[in-house]
Amino acid sequence: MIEIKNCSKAFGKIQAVNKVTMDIGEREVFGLIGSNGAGKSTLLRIMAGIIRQDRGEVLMDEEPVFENERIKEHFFYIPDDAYIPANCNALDMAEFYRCIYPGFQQARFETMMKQFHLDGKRKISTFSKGMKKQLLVILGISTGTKYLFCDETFDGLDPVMRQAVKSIFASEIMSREFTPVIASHNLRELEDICDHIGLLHQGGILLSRDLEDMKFHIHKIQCVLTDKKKEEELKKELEVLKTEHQGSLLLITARGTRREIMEKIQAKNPLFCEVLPLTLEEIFISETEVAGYEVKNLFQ
Ligand SMILES: Nc1ncnc2c1ncn2[C@@H]1O[C@H](COP(=O)(O)OP(=O)(O)OP(=O)(O)O)[C@@H](O)[C@H]1O
Repeated sequence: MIEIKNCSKAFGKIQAVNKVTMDIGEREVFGLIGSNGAGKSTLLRIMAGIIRQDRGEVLMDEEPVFENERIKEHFFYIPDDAYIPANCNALDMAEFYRCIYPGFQQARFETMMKQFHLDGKRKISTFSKGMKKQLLVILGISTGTKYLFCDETFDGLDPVMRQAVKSIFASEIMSREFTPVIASHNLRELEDICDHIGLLHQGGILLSRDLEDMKFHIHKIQCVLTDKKKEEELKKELEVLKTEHQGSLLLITARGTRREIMEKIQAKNPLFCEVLPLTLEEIFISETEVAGYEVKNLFQ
């Protein structure tokens, strides 16, 4: 488990990370989301022990990360601008990481290279951006580390590749202790991969929630009520986030489980009532509106 406790980091006058407290659980795909400059890369670099926080603590399996050689064997970090030496091919890279990570799985590496149709002998400098990202993920998984930190690694990967990475993550999580942490400025890139989302805004954490849990606790219902008084009663009885009218249809977005909400609406004897699917964008808008945070840019 990774515990981030009241962690802050400033660069001169810029407060890149501001009192972040957040836990990253075991065996879940954790998405770190935030708009440009929100502090994602800085937080990942602190978690990878590349820079030290000014205040607070970052513990990986109860040990501090910075200048802790032993703990470095437990994670693999893929920076946004990963350096790959010129003339190097994928097999050279695998050999390099084999020396650093004692648990490097060569057979797994070769299988994934085939699965992704990547040529191990070809110079990496001739790879496309997406191919380089795939290779870095393959190398990261092959190291067999418990944690994998990916900075913008999935942005721009095509859907087929994303699906392939997603299923590799799922099988790793099933078969061993494995927790990928993925930073992105685009929630759409993460929504089908992540189990948990931490939303960073201006260096601070706005929310950290399980995606399934979020979907379970917000619902949108459309119904037709027989009179306006019942609508007013419902607004008091439910934790309503939003109401809209479309002719005689009333659309209610409310916090609560489907059952809790439906029971209260059914008690008003509606002429018609059904639950509508909520998009992740609608859920995030509802969850973050209190903080006045504009989530639309995370969905572009
Ligand atoms: N080495 C540095 N020196 C000065 N300022 C920095 C440095 N690194 C980051 N910052 C600043 O800290 C803030 C957070 O940057 P960071 O790279 O962590 O954001 P980010 O969420 O990863 O953004 P992006 O999505 O654009 O990559 C920004 O205002 C950035 O300009």
